[in-house]
Amino acid sequence: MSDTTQILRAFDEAPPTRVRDYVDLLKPRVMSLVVFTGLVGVMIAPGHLHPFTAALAVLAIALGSGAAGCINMWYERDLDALMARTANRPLPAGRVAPDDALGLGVLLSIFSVLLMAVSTNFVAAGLLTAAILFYVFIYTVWLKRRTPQNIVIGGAAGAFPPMIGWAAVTGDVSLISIALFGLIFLWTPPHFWALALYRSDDYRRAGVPMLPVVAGPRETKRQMLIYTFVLLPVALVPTLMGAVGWLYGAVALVLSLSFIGHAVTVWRAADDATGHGPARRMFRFSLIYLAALFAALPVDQLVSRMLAG
Ligand code: HEM
Ligand SMILES: CC(C)=CCC/C(C)=C/CC/C(C)=C/COP(=O)(O)OP(=O)(O)O
Repeated sequence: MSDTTQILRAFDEAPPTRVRDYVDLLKPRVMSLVVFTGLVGVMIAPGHLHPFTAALAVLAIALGSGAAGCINMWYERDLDALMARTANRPLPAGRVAPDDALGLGVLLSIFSVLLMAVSTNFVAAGLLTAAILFYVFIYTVWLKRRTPQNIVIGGAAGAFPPMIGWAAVTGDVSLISIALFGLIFLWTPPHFWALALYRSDDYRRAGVPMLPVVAGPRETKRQMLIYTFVLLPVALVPTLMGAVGWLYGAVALVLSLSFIGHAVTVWRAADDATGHGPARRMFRFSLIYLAALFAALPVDQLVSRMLAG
């Protein structure tokens, strides 16, 4: 048999490579909201980027986020195998080899940072590097398996994207971009603990010290309520600082009051499985909350500009 025939046969006999599995390693659904908040940072920052450069900056954030998610899945393949929600992921299910996932994550990390540096500036590239390192080392490797405050501190990783987008345009960090960071930072605990409340059996089985497992549902609900209350004034900061007007301010107020409403409903619900419904609804609402809040920022700016003639 010729070499060519052997190679072709090897190809035929190889298990089908599922592109979908490699895409899944990048956590595309989480990435969509991460990218959206980064894009809004680009859109509302003072200054102008050529649309092609802006697209490259947003692509760099997307790839950086995917890379960090990919390394996270590589590191957590043992935990993921133990949890119903994650057991069928490409690594625990054995459809992708661990070394391939790690290789993809590391390569994409390097590529995303280089892309950001070449297309925009070193401040944005530095912030992207910090976000990736934070998610991989501070959250995934260090805190997640050690303390129920894991997502409070580690959650900072997901708060970087608007700041990165802003820096891609201005080359700088500003009070507004810090406020947007603070907003996502405070949003993350109620976002995640809502899910952790109805997935606490998973986390208990895997031995991950999430707050509902360690401190119980009552204490978790109390802390969620506190975070949603603190979130309200922080969500209003862009308006109070004059970066956007009261259209955003009104949206932020209504959404933040609804988020508090969800937290109150969750707090009043029973601490057993019958309380899962309100927690699920609050988790879903957390995604709408962040998406709508960030959508309101550029819309407000656009409307203000149109009204100003
Ligand atoms: C450390 C901080 C965070 C933790 C621990 C966390 C945790 C989670 C978990 C476990 C899920 C999976 C839900 C499921 O599979 O049913 C999820 C879903 C999601 N998260 Fe977060 N999250 C964090 C931060 C963020 C940030 C910063 C964003 C975006 C700005 C985000 C956006 C999303 C989205 C869009 C989903 C829905 C994905 C889907 O529909 O499958 N998360 N989050
Ligand atoms: C630009 C950049 C690098 C951004 C990083 C954004 C990012 C990926 C933030 C964290 C969001 C997230 C999916 C947490 C999941 O936690 P988990 O890993 O505990 O969830 P899992 O149990 O579903 O794996």
